[in-house]
Parts: sequence; C-alpha cells; structure tokens
Amino acid sequence: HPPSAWIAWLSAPKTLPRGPPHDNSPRDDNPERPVVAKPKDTESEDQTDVRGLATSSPTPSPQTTPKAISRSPQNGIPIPTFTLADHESSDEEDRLPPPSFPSLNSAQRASAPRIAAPVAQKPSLMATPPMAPPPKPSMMPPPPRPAGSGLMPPPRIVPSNLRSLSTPSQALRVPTKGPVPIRGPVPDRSPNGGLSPNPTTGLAVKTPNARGKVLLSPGHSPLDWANLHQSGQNLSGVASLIRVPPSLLKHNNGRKGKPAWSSYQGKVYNITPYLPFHPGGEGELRRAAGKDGTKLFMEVHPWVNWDSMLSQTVVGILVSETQASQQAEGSLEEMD
Ligand code: HEM
Repeated sequence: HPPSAWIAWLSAPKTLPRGPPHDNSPRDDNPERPVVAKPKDTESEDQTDVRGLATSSPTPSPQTTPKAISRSPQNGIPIPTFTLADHESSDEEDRLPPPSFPSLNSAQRASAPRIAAPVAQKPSLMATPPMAPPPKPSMMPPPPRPAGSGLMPPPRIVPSNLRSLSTPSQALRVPTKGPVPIRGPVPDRSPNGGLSPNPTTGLAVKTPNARGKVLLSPGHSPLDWANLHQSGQNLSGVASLIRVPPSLLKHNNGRKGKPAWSSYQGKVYNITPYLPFHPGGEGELRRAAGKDGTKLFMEVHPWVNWDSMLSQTVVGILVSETQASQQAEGSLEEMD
C-alpha cells in the first residue's frame, strides 16, 4: 500500500468512519448479482423473500443502516426467475428419455466393446453428434458341448470303496502295542492318597488338578514362600545350628506335633514351614521327613536349588551318633 494513503487516512478528521482507506472485502465484479445486505435488526419490519432480496419497506425505518436493493432494474437486465409449479407442469421434460450414462459422446462409451446392438435412441434435445454404428464384435465360438448330458456320471458305489466308520469306543481305544503314553498326573505314592492333614489346620490341602499339578492353598505360592523366606524370621525352630544324629532326625518326622526335619547332602532342614508351600504337595515332601531325602529329591527335580530355598530353615549338620554324643554340650557355632 502506498504510505501516502495511510498518512491520509491517519490524518483524516475523526468524524470519518473508522477503517482502512480501502475495502478489503472480496470484490463483486458481477454487476448482475444483486447486492444484498443482511438486516442487522431482527425486529425490523423489513421483509426478505426466499432469494434474500429486500422486498419492501412500507414505513421508513429510523435506522441508518443502509438497505440493499436490487440493481437489476437500474441496469435494465431482468433477473431470471422460476417457480416450482412451472417446473412441475413442464410435460416436455417428462417425455424426454432418461439421461444416458456414460454420456453418448464420452470416451468411455467410445472405447467400450459393444456386444449387443445399440438401443435406438429417441431424438433428444441434447446436441449429440450421430455416432457410427459400432463394429460387430469378433467373438470366439462357444466350446462344443460334450456328448450326452454334459455331466460326469457319479462314481459307482462298491463295498470296497466304503470305509467302516469307527464307533466312539473304537476311536478312543488305547493302542495295545507299544508304550502306553503317560497323560495322567504324577502318581501319588503317599499312604493316604495324597490327602495329608495340614499340621496347623488339620485339614487336607493337597488336591491334584486336571493338569496333575497340586493346588496350593491361597497364600502359599512359590512367591509367597520367597517373601516369607526373606522376611528374616527364624524358620529353623532352633536357636543355633546343632549337630543332628540320625536318631534325632528320625525322631522329628513331623508326626504327633513334632517338627518335620529332613536332611539333604549332609545338612538338616526344618521343612515344617515349607510343607504347605511345596509345589509337589505336602504329602510328597513329607515322605522325606525324619530321614535323608536326597535320593527322592534327585529323582523328581534335580534342577531345584533346595539350599537357597531352605537356607533359613537349616537346623544343623548330620553327624554320627558318636560325634553327636561327644559334642553334646557344645554347638556348631562354638566349635567354629
Ligand atoms: C525340601 C526339599 C524340596 C524342595 C525345596 C522342593 C521344591 C520343589 C519345587 C520348587 C518344585 C516345583 C518344581 C518345578 O515346578 O519345576 C517341586 C515339585 C515337586 N516336588 Fe519337590 N521339593 C523338595 C522335596 C521333594 C521331595 C523329597 C519330593 C518327593 C518325595 C518332592 C516331590 C516333588 C514333586 C512330585 C513335584 C511336582 C513335580 C511336577 O509338578 O512336575 N519334592 N518341589
């Protein structure tokens, strides 16, 4: 913008309407289009027709807002109008055929192969140049029909073709030859069928589930044992490590209220607190109570690190009867 225009606008008297010196609104270069201003005051009596044109203003409004009027009468160019009634009464259009698609002179129609003869077009009002009739398509002749009905005869039903349907009992029969697959749970070799009473509650807790795994009572998962084991509690039941003779190990077999001790590779553990946490079941673990359980342990799960799992339950070391009597007064810690 030329700076002079801005200077002129800035130095203009205050009575001039505020605004830039030029019109930023989009220009309407079409002189035929009527200029319409939306009435600001909704309570105004001025009416607008469906085209948005101001129709009449019977009484002069005191408002100073300029009202839009059609410029067409001044220019002498009439605004074309139509009514719905006129359109409906036009029979001429109804008699016209529906518009063809694709368009009669379109490239799509020209390039499409014509199979059937074109339908005779009624003379329409569309200025369409007459098209040349499409060339006759050169189609392959249909394949010769096979002799007879054209269908293959159904296969003959011969008794040797029929497979005998196995009965449910046959389908589920275990093969008589070869090794029998082991699908069941771990066999329970405990004397009372795996249901051993809990030493604290007296209730049977071991119940193998469908997968053969022992259902541990709530709060007795391996993680729960890990938490209890790391809690710092003394789980051994003895004040200090002791020498355990075989007689003492045998005595503490977990029955009649006695603690369950078990030795593994020379160390004696108090397995009583671990019984309800044992994933293999309390009954299985009890089988090693009061004796050395190394052999049983290694038969089942040699990968299990029992020493780290039971380190807080260590009672002492397994010694001979004579060693134990010689050191009956002292403890292992005093000897060390
Ligand atoms: C005090 C020592 C023992 C500890 C720390 C211990 C620990 C474990 C652990 C952690 C498992 C789960 C193993 C796994 O899922 O891979 C387990 C399973 C088992 N344990 Fe022990 N166990 C001990 C002693 C025994 C003994 C002496 C027996 C047998 C007389 C036994 C029999 C079993 C059985 C049958 C299973 C189930 C195996 C399975 O589900 O496949 N456990 N034990």
